[in-house]
Amino acid sequence: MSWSNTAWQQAEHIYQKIIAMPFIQELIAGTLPQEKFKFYIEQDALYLEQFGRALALIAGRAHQTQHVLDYTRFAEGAIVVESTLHASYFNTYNISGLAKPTPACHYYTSFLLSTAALAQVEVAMAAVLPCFWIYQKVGDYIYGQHQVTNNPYSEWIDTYAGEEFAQLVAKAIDICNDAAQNCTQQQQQAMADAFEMGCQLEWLFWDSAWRMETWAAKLI
Ligand SMILES: Cc1ncc(CO)c(N)n1
Ligand SMILES: Cc1ncsc1CCO
Repeated sequence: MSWSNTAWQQAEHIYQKIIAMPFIQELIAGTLPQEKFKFYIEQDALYLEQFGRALALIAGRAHQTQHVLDYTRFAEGAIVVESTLHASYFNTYNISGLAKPTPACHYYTSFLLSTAALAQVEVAMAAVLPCFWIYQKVGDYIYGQHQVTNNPYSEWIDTYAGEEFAQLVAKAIDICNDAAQNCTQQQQQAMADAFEMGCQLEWLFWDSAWRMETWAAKLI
């Protein structure tokens, strides 16, 4: 069985929990309170910038020149999506863009950046894979279920459900499978564990948006 099949099996229970979350179910129904969606978009812009940096770090550390190119393009894509959020949703929803990262956003991006910088590069590739794969799965699930008429979130829902995004995801999965072939069993397990951690942090990110998470102690 391929590395990606094994890794998905290990993390599948987290995907199942994500699609049952109230944030996802209310996006589908179109009943998600606007303030929660705004909160999510503002945090996602902060997330995407750091995700782009993590991808650029992996590009710089990749062994094959083709992978340098692939992760450079992924990094560019993440930054382009980030600026698109500013150009569209920030205007539509009057988002200030002054928010600081929540604990969950900080935790997730710190995990991505430190893994991209310090872990074996194959493990770093596995750590960023949930950002692709979970979003595609969740995007397809939402797209398949959603209330099309009068859903205020249909434009967002279309973003991750298309063929274009699916091709990027397939490429990121293939690269991880190629990379895993040069790894020992133990290293492949470290890749799967990094993948599972990324999936858990995807769960935490949705949960934090639903709760409109703040820092427990305001020090000033
Ligand atoms: C939190 C999060 N994970 C993944 C994606 C897709 O890259 C995103 N936009 N936001
Ligand atoms: C996974 C992902 N999500 C938004 S952009 C991106 C990388 C593709 O450029």
